[in-house]
Amino acid sequence: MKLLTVEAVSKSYGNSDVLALDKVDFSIKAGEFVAIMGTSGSGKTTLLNSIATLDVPSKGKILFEGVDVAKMSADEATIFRRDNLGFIFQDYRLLASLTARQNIAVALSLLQKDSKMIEHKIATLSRKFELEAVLDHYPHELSGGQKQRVAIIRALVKEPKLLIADEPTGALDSNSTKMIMQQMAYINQELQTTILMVTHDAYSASFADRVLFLKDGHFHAVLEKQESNQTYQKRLSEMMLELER
Ligand SMILES: Nc1ncnc2c1ncn2[C@@H]1O[C@H](COP(=O)(O)OP(=O)(O)OP(=O)(O)O)[C@@H](O)[C@H]1O
Repeated sequence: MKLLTVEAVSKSYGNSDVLALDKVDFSIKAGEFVAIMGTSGSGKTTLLNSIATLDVPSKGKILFEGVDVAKMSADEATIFRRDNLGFIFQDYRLLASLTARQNIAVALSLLQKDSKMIEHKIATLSRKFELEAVLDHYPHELSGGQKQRVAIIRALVKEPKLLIADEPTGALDSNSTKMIMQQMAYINQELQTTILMVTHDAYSASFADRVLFLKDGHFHAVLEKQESNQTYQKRLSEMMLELER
């Protein structure tokens, strides 16, 4: 079943003739893990923000379970995001004055779920992601990888239909990147969460089933995973070099 269908989406900013997105078409099935790569300025953030209802395309449709989210009012979009989407960002976006546990709980309290259920979910996921020992620490007491794992749990506890990840490993060293990406694979394969991730990093992208390459606002190529992560990563790096030429 198609979870998301992007149909002929174009976007220009202000009076500019330059199209940040130029008739973009693609779809994502429930359960897929899709990555978007592309050079700087190719339109990745604009596309992700349009899908996330944080930006509005100039033309085209963005169908989420058949409903065009590009046509929603601001209030409808807020409810849509709350009920359907989880977000992870490069800079974690944890609230500095709250502990890791409180940061996670905030996401669920907005959904008015009962506190026993919140505690149970936090306990299960933090065990899985090796965060139990630091749940009562504040963000400044955590490593980058730990902060990102807290952000992932915060996004997951509300069981989003689509997890949107904007450069989730962009600020991490290679060990933390490996751990985060293995957890993203677990979230996709075991928890069956659909993931859409923007990344510059071929290693991170090699965990996706399919990588879409944006250039000047349109799709230049699509590479599907058919082999080991390592061989796939090599093909993805070569495609990025081609785009940069
Ligand atoms: N708010 C804005 N106002 C005007 N132009 C914008 C705005 N946001 C993006 N653009 C332009 O739209 C194009 C696509 O930008 P976008 O940020 O989507 O690219 P990107 O692929 O995410 O780049 P990066 O990898 O550097 O984050 C660029 O030409 C950019 O200058």
